[in-house]
Amino acid sequence: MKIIADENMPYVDALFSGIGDIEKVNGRTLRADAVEKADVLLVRSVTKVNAALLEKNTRLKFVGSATIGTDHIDLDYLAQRGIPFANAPGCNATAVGEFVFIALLELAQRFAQPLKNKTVGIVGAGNTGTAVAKCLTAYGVNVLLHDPLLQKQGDIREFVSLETVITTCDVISLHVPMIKSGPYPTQHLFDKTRLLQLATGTWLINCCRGDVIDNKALLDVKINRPDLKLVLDVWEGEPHPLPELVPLVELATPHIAGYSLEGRARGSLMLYEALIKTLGYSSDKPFKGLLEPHWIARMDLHQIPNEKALLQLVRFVYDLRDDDRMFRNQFLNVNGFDHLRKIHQHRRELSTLTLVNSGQLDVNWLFNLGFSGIEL
Ligand SMILES: NC(=O)c1ccc[n+]([C@@H]2O[C@H](COP(=O)([O-])OP(=O)(O)OC[C@H]3O[C@@H](n4cnc5c(N)ncnc54)[C@H](O)[C@@H]3O)[C@@H](O)[C@H]2O)c1
Ligand SMILES: O=C(O)[C@H](O)[C@H](O)COP(=O)(O)O
Repeated sequence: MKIIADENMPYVDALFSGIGDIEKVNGRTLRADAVEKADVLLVRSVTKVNAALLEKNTRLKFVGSATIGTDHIDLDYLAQRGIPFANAPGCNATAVGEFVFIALLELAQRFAQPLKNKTVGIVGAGNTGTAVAKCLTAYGVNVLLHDPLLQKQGDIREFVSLETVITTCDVISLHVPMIKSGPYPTQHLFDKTRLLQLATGTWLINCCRGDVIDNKALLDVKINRPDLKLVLDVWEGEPHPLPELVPLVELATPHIAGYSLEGRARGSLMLYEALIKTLGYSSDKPFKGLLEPHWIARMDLHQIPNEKALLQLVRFVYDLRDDDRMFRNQFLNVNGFDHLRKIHQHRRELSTLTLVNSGQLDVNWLFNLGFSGIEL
């Protein structure tokens, strides 16, 4: 069996070598000739899987995408050809949740505006939006959710309108899929009109898909609104973001909000499990065996951390400023964006740091936030 896999998918050898011969490819430049002989195709968000890519292949038994987003996959075409498909919903939710929380702690310190006093509006309350809400709620931040689809489906959480989010929230974090049509499209959900409605001093975060914000309009608005603070992990026109926009963004990263080692390992493992189910085999790969132990083992807590100390604590695990710095140095290089994504190996999740509570401190909130904990 021939397995063609994106070279940026970790643990492919550990997981799939017993199933077939693996060929690793650049997913961004993959074309029909290269997948002609594939039995299994494993992609990431940069590969458009459609009739043009698969026209020469008559033997494909499975397509997997190690992502939650499926806007790069022609699902109707795969269904028409009877090719089983799986994605990896939730694999990177914790990573995105922690990324947004850490970004907000960074902005809070930078502008001397405590995060605790802010109201955060989350647009899209699925896997990643919920993970952001979990971190914020653990820390005691007020959160408002907007998700008309979940609301209609009877989700018991409380929801507000998009207008309420835009006009009343100090922070807005976007977590919707890329949808071009239908009753709730998200392409340019934040167009010029909505961007102009943002309240003074709003912090706007986009970790879902670049096209959810009209980037040209954002540039026009931001030039005249220094009060707006932006965190962008995703960009229109990836891998070539609008060059004038990047310097105006507080924290700028190359679509890596979900790139914890754990998140990427979960993505590969979920595809492995879906493939062996499709093939009728049984699973024998434990998640824990995939990951290297982390260099930080444990840390004693002697007092309850304030917001500044909390930021120092999370920076021990993941310093988001490193990714921001590398991005600013590289984004103008032709392959800079993709290069940074390819070499991204340095991020772990908060759970890799065990906090030892030897002083009977009231720190359950830290464990709810994501750190591992031991009570002595
Ligand atoms: N930057 C990254 O590394 C990264 C990582 C993971 C996911 N993503 C992107 O983020 C998106 C969300 O991820 P997820 O795991 O939370 O997906 P999800 O499917 O679990 O949740 C998306 C939510 O958005 C809601 N929604 C859809 N249209 C909406 C609209 N018009 N207004 C408000 N809500 C709407 C849906 O009802 C759903 O609950 C993905 O589709 C993907 O494109 C990016
Ligand atoms: O949709 C997702 O899950 C993420 O956007 C995705 O995992 C990150 O992009 P990728 O590495 O797949 O290109």
